[in-house]
Amino acid sequence: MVPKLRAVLGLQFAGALQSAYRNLSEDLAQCNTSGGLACDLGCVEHEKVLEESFEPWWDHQMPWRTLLHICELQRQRGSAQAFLGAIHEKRVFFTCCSQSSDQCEASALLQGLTDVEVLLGLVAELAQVVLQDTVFLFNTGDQPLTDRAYWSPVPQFHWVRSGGHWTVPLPNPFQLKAHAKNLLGDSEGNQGNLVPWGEKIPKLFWRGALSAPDLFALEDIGTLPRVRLMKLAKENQDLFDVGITNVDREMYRIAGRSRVQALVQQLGGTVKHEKSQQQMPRYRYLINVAAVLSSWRLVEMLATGSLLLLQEGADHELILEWLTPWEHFVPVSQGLSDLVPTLRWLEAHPDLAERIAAQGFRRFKERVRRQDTWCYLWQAFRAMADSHTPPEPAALAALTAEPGWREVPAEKLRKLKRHRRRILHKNGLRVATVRESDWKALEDQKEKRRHLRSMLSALGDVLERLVFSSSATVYRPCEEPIDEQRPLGCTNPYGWTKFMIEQILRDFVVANPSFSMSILRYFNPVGAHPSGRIGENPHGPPNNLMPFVQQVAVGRREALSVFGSDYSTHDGTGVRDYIHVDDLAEGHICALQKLFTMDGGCITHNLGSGTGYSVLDMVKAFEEACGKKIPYKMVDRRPGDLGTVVANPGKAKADFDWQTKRGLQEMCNSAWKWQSNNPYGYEEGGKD
Ligand SMILES: O=c1ccn([C@@H]2O[C@H](COP(=O)(O)OP(=O)(O)O[C@H]3O[C@H](CO)[C@H](O)[C@H](O)[C@H]3O)[C@@H](O)[C@H]2O)c(=O)[nH]1
Repeated sequence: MVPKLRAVLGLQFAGALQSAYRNLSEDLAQCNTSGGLACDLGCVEHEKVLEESFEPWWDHQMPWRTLLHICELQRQRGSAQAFLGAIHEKRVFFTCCSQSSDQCEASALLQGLTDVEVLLGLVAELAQVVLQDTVFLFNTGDQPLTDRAYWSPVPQFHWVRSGGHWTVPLPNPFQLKAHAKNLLGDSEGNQGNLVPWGEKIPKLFWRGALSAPDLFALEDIGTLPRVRLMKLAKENQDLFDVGITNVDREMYRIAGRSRVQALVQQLGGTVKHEKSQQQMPRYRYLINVAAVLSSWRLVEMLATGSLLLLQEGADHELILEWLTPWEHFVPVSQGLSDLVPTLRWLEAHPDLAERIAAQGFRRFKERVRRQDTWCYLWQAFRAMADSHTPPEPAALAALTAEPGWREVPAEKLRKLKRHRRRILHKNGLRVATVRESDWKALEDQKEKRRHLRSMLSALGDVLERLVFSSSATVYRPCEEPIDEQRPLGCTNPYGWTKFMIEQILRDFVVANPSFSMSILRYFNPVGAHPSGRIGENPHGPPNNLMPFVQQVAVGRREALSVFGSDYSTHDGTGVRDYIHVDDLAEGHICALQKLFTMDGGCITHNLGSGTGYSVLDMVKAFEEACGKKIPYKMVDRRPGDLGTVVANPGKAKADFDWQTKRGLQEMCNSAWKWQSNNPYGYEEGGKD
């Protein structure tokens, strides 16, 4: 079989994939200059897992028909759960690689949509915008479809990455479901399932099925990790709460039903255990234990805020690529020999255990987001398309018209979209009270860009100079003092709006070379006009620190919530570069004067002081200004916040001799003067 297949493959040197990766890194690096899809999608990282998965193909390209061949071989074999898919002219088609289409139906996941339909739906949505024509193979079963000895080299998509198989891991069904329901880490709906660490049961929880591998010998039953786990649990009941949910048919076949039942009983379990997945958040420790079939509950486990213990060397899911051992989870050996000592050690070091759990949960909130699913799928498909010789459009049209091929039904797609919209809308409203809703901001983004374009085309002939108020939030997260050369890349839609407007303005200057443009990136403006008559008047509860502190001082709000007290800063709270609004105003005058000396071009400057103050420094300084105590409480970090954000303002000093003149106390005094004169801002009648 292998030589035959190799002949079919007809490998040829190309190296195109490697260049695709180079391009991706460049895309991300150039978010500041040329934008591009990686930036638009909000990708934050180059996906190493894809690089590794496709690495063997860097020097080769496969004829795309190879995948057809594999699908056909699977069909002959009869047991596969695999689909062949094709993207053609932005439409997504698929066919089942098994004798009966029943075997392709994965379990219903979301209001009658199967996990495969959810996945194909996402691919179809992405195809509308970006994916090029290609073919791909999905393995949607539990088991890896092929092994490398048998099938020769062909990368395929699978829910888990399996040792010894050339698989490209996909976001697993639970991640897809969470994506479709808007319950990933960036959702406000996901708050660690709200069982505080101190109230979690100090035991390890696990539930799952028993299964046995092919050619399994009965006397080896004690070596199966899940059997071993049950044994450990029986011997250490103070540490474990575990249960078997099911026994795989193969295991019954090998060992006989009564012997398996006796074994389970001996292990202290019953075959149909009552433990449910919903119990997970109540326990302090969770474990993923490999079996014959893949385990893929990691997304759900991570969303609980409990501490994960993960078996080394087992098959693993995509999100494991985004986690670091001892930082986000605790590794245990494949044979579980160190599990009990590890648990006892963690119980003896509760602060460390809690910290790792919190870091894992934070990683989930910050890295397992909707855009991460999009970015990953896009990158995976791009790499896949680049690893094949491109299909001819006519050949793809003919292929997808063959019997057995179907298009992703529009009706299902609509259902998926409707579902997502409904959830998003609901969350959008709720999130809006905490921080500006992503989705509202995305709408705003389009509007702002549209207005800017029409403004520029209307004023382009009469204007010669423009100063644009941008923001430090356009920089890619960075804790060093930030100069203007630092890479750009935003973490929120507000930032992207500024980023895109900057880009439009830069392009405008290229098209109009005599135009002079200044882009000013503000750090954290605070304070008010010294008259006390002009100040910041946020609508609704303030999102920013100082307006909130000011409203606490005048009694409009009870207490400040300090977001995070465990940053590596001098007192653990976030450090920012606060700048007095009058210094900011002077920065504009200096920039404008500079523009008058120019004959066109675009200049970009930071407006910051170069000095960082923590949240508690700000509170203390404001207490001095207002002569009152500002009540505050420490709460969790705000997702997306960094520990330290401070400017390097050297360029503005060098280019137009600007630097801040006003210090912290002046910022707080002026802010207090404004707020105490106008406790309810510009509103009449003293109401919020
Ligand atoms: O109620 C609050 C509000 C904020 N903070 C903390 O105070 C610091 C400052 O937060 P802000 O929301 O005031 O400001 P950011 O640094 O998050 O963002 C601000 O500065 C950015 C540039 O750095 C952008 O310009 C952005 O629009 C602007 O809001 C952070 O450590 C934040 O965690 C609190 O502890 N409690």
